[in-house]
Parts: sequence; structure tokens; C-alpha cells
Amino acid sequence: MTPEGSLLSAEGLHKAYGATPALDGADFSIHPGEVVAVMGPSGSGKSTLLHCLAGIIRPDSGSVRYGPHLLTELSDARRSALRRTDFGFVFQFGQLVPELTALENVALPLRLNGAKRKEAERQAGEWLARLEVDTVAGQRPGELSGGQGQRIAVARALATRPRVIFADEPTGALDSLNGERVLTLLTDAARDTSAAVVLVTHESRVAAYSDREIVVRDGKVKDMLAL
Ligand SMILES: Nc1ncnc2c1ncn2[C@@H]1O[C@H](COP(=O)(O)OP(=O)(O)OP(=O)(O)O)[C@@H](O)[C@H]1O
Repeated sequence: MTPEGSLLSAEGLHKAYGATPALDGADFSIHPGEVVAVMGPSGSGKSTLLHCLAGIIRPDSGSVRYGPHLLTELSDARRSALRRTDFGFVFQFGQLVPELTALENVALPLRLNGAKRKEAERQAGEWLARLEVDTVAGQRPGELSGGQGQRIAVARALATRPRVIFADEPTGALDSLNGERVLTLLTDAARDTSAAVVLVTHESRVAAYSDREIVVRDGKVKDMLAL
């Protein structure tokens, strides 16, 4: 299955950790600008699916295609280069560099992609304003609230204008008001920049921010519409 016009698609993914199967023939596809919520019980394989789609881990079998690239065939170096230029990541905890200020954290991926310091910090400042955390630009992660930290993580994920954003329980550590705010900002900004979002979540209210929901169960993917 390579659904017509999809940006990222996977077919027949299998992955086991020792004797524990995590993915058992999972298929997936997402279109440019689409927000897909990945739901499912704990241990069903959601994070493993996300890591395979993002080229962080290689499945035991099956293929992942991103645009013209067959991710599952690329070398580790090519996959990491593609992750840096084309993908953005937001996880539940601890992704900010503790020694850097909020502004420097958001500027970092731009610097890694070759931007000069001044230009990287100018763009980072714009993203902080957009995520409503420009007032804490000079503070370090240890001095921020959980909600502020996640907004900065979202700003950092969006700053390089990735084609795909992978978010694994991005609001898991936040109260519901902060969580909803972060999700609104993430999905609005993604839609504005036509980035696709793969959003792994336990919470069904999060699915309200998506265009489509899928459920992972026992390592297989089911389309909610088909259930
Ligand atoms: N690094 C690992 N080593 C060994 N087993 C693992 C590893 N990562 C995941 N697993 C196992 O693979 C299965 C799928 O895990 P995965 O984290 O993908 O599920 P999940 O749906 O994201 O779970 P949760 O919602 O609890 O985060 C589980 O049985 C888990 O214990």
C-alpha cells in the first residue's frame, strides 16, 4: 500500500524486542498537512510505530517510504540527516538542553542546519512569540514550568519547518488546560506550515485535534472509521 499522494507511508512493519512482539504487520500512511492521532492501549506498539516511521529504529521487516526515499534502505547517516532537515520531534519529557536558554534551545536545530547565529536566534524569537513564551526566552529549562517547557519544545520542533512532526504523548505531563493549549498551538502551527503530524496519545480528547484517528492494537493498525 502506497496510498496516492501520501507523504509518509509504511507497509507490513514487524518489530520484536527479543521474544516480545511490538509491531505485527503494521501499515500506515499520512498526507502532507494531515494530523493523525495514534491511539491504543499501553504496550500496543504506538511508540515503536512512531520510531520506525521516523527512522529512529529499523523494523525487522516491512518498509517505510518518505517522499522518494525508502527510509528502511537508507544508511544510519542518511536517516539522521533526513531527520534533522525534514522531521521535528516533541516528546513527553526532557528534550531541552538544560545548559541552554529557551531561545538558544529553539535556535539550536536551525544552527545545526547551517543558519548563522543571529538569523537562527531571530527566527527562534519569532517561534517563541508564536508559542506565547517569548517572555521566558532568556531562561533555562530548569527555571520553566512544564507547560512553558513543552511550548518551547514545540517551537523547537517547528523552527526548521519540518515536513513531518512526530509527537509522542506531548501533553502527557501537563494539566488539561495547558495540554489543550499546547495541542492547539502545535496543530495550528503545523496546519499553517502544511506539516503533517503523527500524534501518539492515550487520551481520546487529544484526538479532537486530529483529522484522522488510528488505533494500534497488538502491533497492528486499525483505521477508526473502519472499526
Ligand atoms: N526497548 C525495548 N526493549 C524491550 N521491549 C520493548 C522496548 N520498547 C518497547 N518494548 C515492548 O514492545 C511492546 C510495544 O511497546 P511500545 O512502547 O511501542 O507501546 P506503546 O503503545 O507506545 O505503549 P505506551 O502507551 O505504554 O507508551 C511492549 O510490549 C513493550 O514492553
